[in-house]
Amino acid sequence: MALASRARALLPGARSWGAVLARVTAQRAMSHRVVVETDAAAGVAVMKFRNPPVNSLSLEMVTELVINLEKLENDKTVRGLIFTSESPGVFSSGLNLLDMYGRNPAHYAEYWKAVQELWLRLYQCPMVTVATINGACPAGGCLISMTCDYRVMADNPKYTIGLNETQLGIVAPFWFKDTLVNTIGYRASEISLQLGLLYPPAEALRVGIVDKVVPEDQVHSAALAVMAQWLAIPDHARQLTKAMLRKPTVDNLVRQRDADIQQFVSFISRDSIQKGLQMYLQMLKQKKA
Ligand SMILES: CCCCC/C=C/C(=O)SCCNC(=O)CCNC(=O)[C@H](O)C(C)(C)COP(=O)(O)OP(=O)(O)OC[C@H]1O[C@@H](n2cnc3c(N)ncnc32)[C@H](O)[C@@H]1OP(=O)(O)O
Repeated sequence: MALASRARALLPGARSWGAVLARVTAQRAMSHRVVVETDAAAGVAVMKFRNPPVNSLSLEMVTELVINLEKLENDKTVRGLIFTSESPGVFSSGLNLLDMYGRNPAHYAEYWKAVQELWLRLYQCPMVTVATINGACPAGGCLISMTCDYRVMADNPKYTIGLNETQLGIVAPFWFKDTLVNTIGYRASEISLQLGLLYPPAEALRVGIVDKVVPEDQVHSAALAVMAQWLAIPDHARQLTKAMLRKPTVDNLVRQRDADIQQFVSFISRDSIQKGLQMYLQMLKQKKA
């Protein structure tokens, strides 16, 4: 779908992703939640998450991620993209609970469409993508990292990764599940997803949800080394191979995008689910206190 059509689909009346962002942030001061640093000579960009306090994937953050991805895809000098958190400690706390709690159905639909868009773009990204996981990586954060071609995690037992949705009383949608199955296999996914497991680095490596665990101070150099290895493969061959491997999973969502939005809105609007999210948010506050 062309850029303008995609933007219109996300927010009716908007002519481009820029217009989407303008609308999303209209009531707020413009800020950059995503910082992109490009090394043109190496053909590698680093996308740093900067959405304090915990890099939650708010509607604004998701929109900025999509816009920046689109820009990089159009920049033919960039062949590889590394994702990381600007502040070690939290890679991303996942979807923004405040976009899924106490809002109206129109907001839930808008949010879910944006989250779908981000996943579709990441999962089909023609660039080599590497996640440098330098902090906690639950749920939506884990999903973003699993869309990457390779995951390097810092060896810090405080950091965990996984799809923990069931622990919040919510259900990861089928395309989260598909991404997990494609990453760690079916049986491991049955255990992981039902129990909502969050793995510390050594276990994450064992189950295969990350590909490499390195000392924290080496996480970026390790990601660059992996990137160099992947960039040694001719782009066209690697890109077609990636597309071939991922197409069935992508098509599965594309076929039922609207139904998936409706299902999300109806699920998240339930009183019992809203109550559960309220309790989870309270639990996070109490833990802090
Ligand atoms: C059909 C429905 C499908 C939906 C699929 C859902 C996918 C998701 O991604 S749901 C989100 C799941 N995320 C989590 O369960 C992570 C929750 N957060 C944490 O576990 C921790 O915050 C942490 C490990 C990521 C970081 O810990 P720490 O550094 O100690 O920070 P705090 O816990 O004190 O949090 C600071 C601040 O941020 C708020 N917050 C945390 N996570 C989120 C979030 N995902 N969305 C929105 N807000 C979040 C937390 O409540 C604190 O707020 P204040 O108390 O107001 O400062």
